[in-house]
Amino acid sequence: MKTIVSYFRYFKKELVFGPLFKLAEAIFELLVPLVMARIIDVGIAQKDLTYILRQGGVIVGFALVGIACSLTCQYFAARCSQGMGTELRRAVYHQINLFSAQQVSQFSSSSLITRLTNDVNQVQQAVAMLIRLAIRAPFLVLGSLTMAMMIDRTMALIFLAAIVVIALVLSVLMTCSSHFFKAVQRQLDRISQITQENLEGQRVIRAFSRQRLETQRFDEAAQASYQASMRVGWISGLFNPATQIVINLGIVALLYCGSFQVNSGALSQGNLVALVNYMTQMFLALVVLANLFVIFTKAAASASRIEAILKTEPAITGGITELSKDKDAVLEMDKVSFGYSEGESAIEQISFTIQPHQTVGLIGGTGCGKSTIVQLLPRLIDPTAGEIWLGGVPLRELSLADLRRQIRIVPQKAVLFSGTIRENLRWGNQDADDAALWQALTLAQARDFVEAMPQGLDTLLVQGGKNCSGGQRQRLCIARALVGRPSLLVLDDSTSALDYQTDARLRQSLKKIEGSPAVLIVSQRIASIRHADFILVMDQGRLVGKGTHEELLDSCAVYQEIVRSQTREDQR
Ligand SMILES: Nc1ncnc2c1ncn2[C@@H]1O[C@H](COP(=O)(O)OP(=O)(O)OP(=O)(O)O)[C@@H](O)[C@H]1O
Repeated sequence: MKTIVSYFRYFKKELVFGPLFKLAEAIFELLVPLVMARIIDVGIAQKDLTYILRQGGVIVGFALVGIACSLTCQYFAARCSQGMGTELRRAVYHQINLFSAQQVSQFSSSSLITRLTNDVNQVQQAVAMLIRLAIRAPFLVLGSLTMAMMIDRTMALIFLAAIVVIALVLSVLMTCSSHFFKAVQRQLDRISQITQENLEGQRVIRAFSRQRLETQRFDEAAQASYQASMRVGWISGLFNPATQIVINLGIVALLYCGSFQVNSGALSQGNLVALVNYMTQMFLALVVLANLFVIFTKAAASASRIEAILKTEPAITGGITELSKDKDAVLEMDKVSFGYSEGESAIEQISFTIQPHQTVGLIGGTGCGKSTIVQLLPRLIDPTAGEIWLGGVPLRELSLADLRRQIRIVPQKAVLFSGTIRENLRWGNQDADDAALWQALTLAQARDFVEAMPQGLDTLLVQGGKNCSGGQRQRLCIARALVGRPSLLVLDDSTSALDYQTDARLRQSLKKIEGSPAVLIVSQRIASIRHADFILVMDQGRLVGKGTHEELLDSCAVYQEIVRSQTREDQR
């Protein structure tokens, strides 16, 4: 909670003035029963209409000032809660962006979304309530008690007894409910995970006629969420009736004992009415307090989930070194190993060097560790052993921005964002002009189809670039990477949707770029890598071959097998 509480420092003014205005409103509210008592004991008893009207005017005056105070408090509460919500959302989003790929999957992306939306909303609501009611409600309870003591100490004992009983009831209910709130949040995570998977995989779901089964999976999650919420609802629902019973019993006791006091002349009728009013005020304040407990318990569960994000140190932080822009950088991997979980390794002892302008192929069966190597290069993950160097500097010492400008990866799955083609391409370099964008499109074999679009670079891409074909998306992603003029371009199986001719033209054009980048082509297709300066062959996380196509045909059994299997495929 410490981290979240520290955000209050931005809203000191609101936190002081908001509750102060609410307190002023509560004071005026507490004075009303006293005026009422005088109306009864003086105005009505002496049949003095002028007195009654004058005191009535005082009550109206109190009410108007109370409304003004309440509105001012609302203003401060809204400023503080909305402001806190915005600051928290910004901080959580910023922190998520610093997480490594592994940290994102540890939290799960759906849980991160729920924390960023629902959990922040819960905390935001609790902050508003804190300013509006957290001081007012206990003040009204204590104020009613004090006023009751001022009127009649014996009768005030009934107030005390009611407070003690209600506090006991509340603490029992709170203890029971707190762990159910956490269950509700977990169920929400599950629902958003299923929703996210379904929205992303819509086409596959339809292609496999899984709609009914997926709807069933969603229904089950929704049902579990319903049951968890019902359990919480059950307990929350008991709060109000439980307090109501105690207070009503208190009023009965007050009227019963009060009637004897009035008869004996120890208590005036007006004061008895004032006591009943104070008891009702205390009742309303206690109901508010009970609801506040529910809101704060929910918010505490949400706050701990947000805090978990804010407190997680990003696994990958950059250094400060920047490489000279006009120097060609050599990439060197030295005995690098990596495991996604402890004790297991996805790749082991990988060593190779890529010289400037070289084209290198990386091939191997599925799951042999190719994408793992790719992710290590721009430091989406860090090696568990060994070191990677760029331009003679260990990657950990390079600034992340510089490293990721030098090494551009085009991932297996072509990811584009909603916006124009120009906006997407400028991810590679914010300052690139249209000529640079068209040059990158030409090299990526994407010029023709972008030119054919009526709005060219201004063509709007929908979410994920779904209004382009798979091959078009891949080429736009390659163009985006080229716009930044990287030292090393990594194509992670990112030409799989291209036909052989386009793929070949792309490789040739990459060679022709002035000061061409080194290119690492990761592919399952021999045709895509056979002309590389050298080829790395992976098998079960190990590097089992390194050489040109011809050298590997002579010396590497795994490579020979890959070539044989693809030749057989082609002949079929
Ligand atoms: N996020 C992850 N969490 C846990 N294990 C993973 C993760 N990503 C990959 N692995 C495992 O690491 C190993 C190497 O995976 P990697 O994706 O690097 O292989 P690949 O050669 O790129 O496969 P493909 O050609 O099928 O894409 C595999 O055994 C895989 O199951």
